[in-house]
Amino acid sequence: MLTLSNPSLLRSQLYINGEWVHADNETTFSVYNPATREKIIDLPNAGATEAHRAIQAADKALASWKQVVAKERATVLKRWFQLIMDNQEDLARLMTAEQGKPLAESRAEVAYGASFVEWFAEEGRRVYGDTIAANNPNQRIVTLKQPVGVVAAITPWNFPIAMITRKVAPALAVGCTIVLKPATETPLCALALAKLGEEAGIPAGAFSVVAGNKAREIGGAMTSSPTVRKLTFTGSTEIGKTLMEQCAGTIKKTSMELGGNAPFIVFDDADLDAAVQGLMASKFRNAGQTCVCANRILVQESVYDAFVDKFVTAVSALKVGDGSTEGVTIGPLINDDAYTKVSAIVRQATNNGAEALIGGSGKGLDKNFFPPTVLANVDRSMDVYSEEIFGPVAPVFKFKTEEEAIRIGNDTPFGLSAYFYARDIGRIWRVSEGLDYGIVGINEGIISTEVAPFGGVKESGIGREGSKYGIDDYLEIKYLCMGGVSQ
Ligand SMILES: NC(=O)C1=CN([C@@H]2O[C@H](COP(=O)(O)OP(=O)(O)OC[C@H]3O[C@@H](n4cnc5c(N)ncnc54)[C@H](OP(=O)(O)O)[C@@H]3O)[C@@H](O)[C@H]2O)C=CC1
Ligand SMILES: O=C(O)CCCC(=O)O
Repeated sequence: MLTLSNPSLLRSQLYINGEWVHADNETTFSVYNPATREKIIDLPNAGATEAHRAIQAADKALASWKQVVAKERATVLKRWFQLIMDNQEDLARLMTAEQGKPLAESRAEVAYGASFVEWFAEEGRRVYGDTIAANNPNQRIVTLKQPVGVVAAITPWNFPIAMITRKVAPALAVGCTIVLKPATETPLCALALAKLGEEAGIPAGAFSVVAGNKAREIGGAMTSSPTVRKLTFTGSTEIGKTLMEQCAGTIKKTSMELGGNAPFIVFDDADLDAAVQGLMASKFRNAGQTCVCANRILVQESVYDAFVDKFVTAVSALKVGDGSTEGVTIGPLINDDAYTKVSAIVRQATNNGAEALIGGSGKGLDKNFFPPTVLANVDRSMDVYSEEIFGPVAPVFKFKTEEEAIRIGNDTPFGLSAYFYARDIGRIWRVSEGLDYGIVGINEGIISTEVAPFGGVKESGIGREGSKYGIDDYLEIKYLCMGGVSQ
């Protein structure tokens, strides 16, 4: 039973144009707790009609919101930040109920999510243009940065707050308006954020939430609309590619934060205890369901046995269970499909000679729970090598040389995050420069922070979120050429 000290955060309607509304056709969809499989609530099931209405409202709100001075927009965002933090515990409970992650992780995500709101409230006041020396003495050249306009956002279930705030906050900070489609599995955090945004003073239409299980229909309305000037998406590479194709019709700006296949490399000069600690954090956060999770663990052969021993010991201390139970460190996978996918990846490896040093199958566990698993004797022909696992499964590969580690690390179409542990300073530079990734963690397993640019290369995406760079994705540069200056 989900009880909140602020019950108004459990919404039962969509939020469009500053109003709490039902779907036009009165249909609903259900939100479930992945740990218990119990229904939490039924919500109105939005489709293209509601999405179009939200886009129209965003367009109307844009005219006035972009004229509000940056300082005033920042004040609204700071109020929103404070309200999110004031309601941290309730939001964390809501998140664990619909997403499954342990409460401690949910509390951390609420703070992480709020940090983007605070950060972009500050950054929104620091949007600068340039004065450029013209070739012609009769001219002066300056640039302005202006909001791109109406933005559409589509977000995944694995970070039900942070993936939203790091899109909505920069958009609002610079004067854009935004329509959000949250994941079907986790609409409740999105609606709670909208409720707090309403209290903070975000004007009607500037931020709408169109929740529903008709992703293709809502996405189609967003991508086909000429009013929407930008699409920002976090999710699978497959859907990201589809959305980019759909956006081509109206040449929208896009930001794509897509899948990963992160190598986690342990060199022979690494501090092995620190490497185990970093790997535990990177691999098992959110039961392995993050796009920056270590996916392939590469260990230099001279330290392989020692490292694997320490790693398996650490994994054996993890506790699987309902995330709302104190002490649980691994919650359920998000749904049956996720469970089926992770089980199949592990089965394909073990059927072909991989050895589960711990874990290996969900047999004996309830519902969607998958045990933390370490696989040895793995090779590059297996799906654990090439697929984004998105589960608590760690395949450990052996390598001989630094060159080989870099080559294997880069042997994937993805390029989001990579990690390595080493102490030799020359090696640290060589490997950092050699890895084809947007993010590299060096002697560090957790790289996420609002102050740094988050994003990938290759098929992991386009654009950066967070940091001073994240705001540029919501701005257009306009160049003003002024003639007639000379007398
Ligand atoms: N980069 C990342 O952070 C993430 C990566 N993934 C990867 O993707 C795999 C599958 O996860 P999944 O949840 O299916 O990821 P998806 O990419 O399918 O879902 C992400 C978001 O896109 C929406 N969506 C799905 N199809 C469409 C469409 N045709 N048009 C518009 N929007 C759409 C989803 O809506 P709805 O929820 O209604 O389906 C959700 O809001 C995972 O196993 C993992 O490997 C998944 C999530 C996050
Ligand atoms: O999995 C993702 O999509 C993003 C990872 C969350 C983060 O660390 O910012």
